[in-house]
Amino acid sequence: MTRDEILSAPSMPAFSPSYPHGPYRFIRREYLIITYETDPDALRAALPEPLEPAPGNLAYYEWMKMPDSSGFGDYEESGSAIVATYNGEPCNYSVQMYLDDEPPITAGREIWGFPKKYGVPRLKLTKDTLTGTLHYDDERVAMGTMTYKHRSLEDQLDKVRDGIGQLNVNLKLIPDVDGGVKVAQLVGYRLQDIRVHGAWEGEARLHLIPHVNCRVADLPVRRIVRGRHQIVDFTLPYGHVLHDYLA
Ligand SMILES: CC(=O)CC(=O)O
Repeated sequence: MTRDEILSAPSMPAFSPSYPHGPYRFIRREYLIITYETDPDALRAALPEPLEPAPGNLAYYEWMKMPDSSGFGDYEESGSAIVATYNGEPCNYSVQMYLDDEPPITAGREIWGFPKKYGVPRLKLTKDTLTGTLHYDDERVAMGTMTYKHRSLEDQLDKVRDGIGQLNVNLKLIPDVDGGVKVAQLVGYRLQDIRVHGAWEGEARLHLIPHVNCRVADLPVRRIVRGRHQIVDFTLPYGHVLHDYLA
């Protein structure tokens, strides 16, 4: 393998890359998002400086089903995020994500610093209930339920699209070969070329079970604010560094 071949490999193993170069297009990505009020101390403990909590101590727990994702295939994902601000700008900070497909776990961690671990999420419609579950090491640690298509947001799709396009932030941590810290950054990205196929709101419930290696319940549910179901296409572009902890 030549130097040029090595430097143009999209990912490891260079001989059989895990994921291709981007950009990455997602078609008909389906979400169940349950926004809730959580404990202010727990929220502060999960949120890295210089991000600040947005008013209301809001977090959300989400399930995502991705049937057609360029480079990554067909997979599902689940995890929690905090509604925050960066220098006064509203953003979503991703706390933890669980999925069962190796390329998006690896690419997500290596490129954007998504906080991804292996877990088994499922999002499905069971009779009249949109139902999300997450299993970690064979134990069910999360269940979310939402009424199905009770309130359409058909007349607000522009607002839904603008919300999806806002700033998202991850904490990227990569160790050096000597075990020290090589990369410690807040990484920002904004989804592009967003098309909303449909969006609905409705009643929702969320049950999170404490587990030491899958800490979804460490942002406890105090009050459910809303359930949102949406189906969208978008492109996930590369990110940019918002804050470098080593600078
Ligand atoms: C590849 C990614 O990190 C995107 C996702 O799985 O949401």
